[in-house]
Amino acid sequence: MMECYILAGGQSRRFGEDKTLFPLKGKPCIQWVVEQAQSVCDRVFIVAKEPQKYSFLKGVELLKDILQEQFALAGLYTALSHTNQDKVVVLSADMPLIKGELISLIWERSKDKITLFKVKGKIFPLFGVYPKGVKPALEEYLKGGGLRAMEFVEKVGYEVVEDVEPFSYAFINMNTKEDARVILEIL
Ligand SMILES: Nc1nc2c(ncn2[C@@H]2O[C@H](COP(=O)(O)OP(=O)(O)OP(=O)(O)O)[C@@H](O)[C@H]2O)c(=O)[nH]1
Repeated sequence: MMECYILAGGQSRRFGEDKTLFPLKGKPCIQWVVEQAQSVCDRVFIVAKEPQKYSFLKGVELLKDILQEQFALAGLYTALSHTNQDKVVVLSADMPLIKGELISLIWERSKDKITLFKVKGKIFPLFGVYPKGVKPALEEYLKGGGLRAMEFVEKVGYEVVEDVEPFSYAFINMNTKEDARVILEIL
């Protein structure tokens, strides 16, 4: 069973308004991500602080974050607490160019470690496969005051998938309005 958890509980401070709902060619950003996830995953969950905001999305299951604090690892914590599977796909809601083929690729390549994409030297900690077994390490990291996804995966260890052609364009996080402009040129 391939479960995908889409993280959508952030503050969009750099974007200035809720980026997950920002319309791109007539569709909210998160819907682009959901449709790609649905093309290859058995179950798709939206993990958010206010899940009811996403009730317009069809065929997804809405989950409320367990933790109050707002940072992406809080979403990962909800995902790993919810699942009964050995591993899950985790996806950021702000990557509207993502492709189902990439989700399938990283799923097939993943074994028992965190598996992430490395594109042009950069690791993407919020698009990957996370084993349920890393939950205790995540709890310990959060208890110690840790907040950063990249720092967490560095601590625990991860495998990388690097052969992303022809989809290297798909790895843009929409953090700013300028990112949205670039994304709109590609979509
Ligand atoms: N479920 C969940 N997702 C989160 C949380 N914080 C961030 N995310 C999501 O994680 C992804 C990457 O986070 P950021 O780029 O930091 O997003 P953000 O916090 O909305 O944006 P900034 O305020 O500009 O940093 C986005 O899809 C966010 O919606 C959280 O507390 N819970």
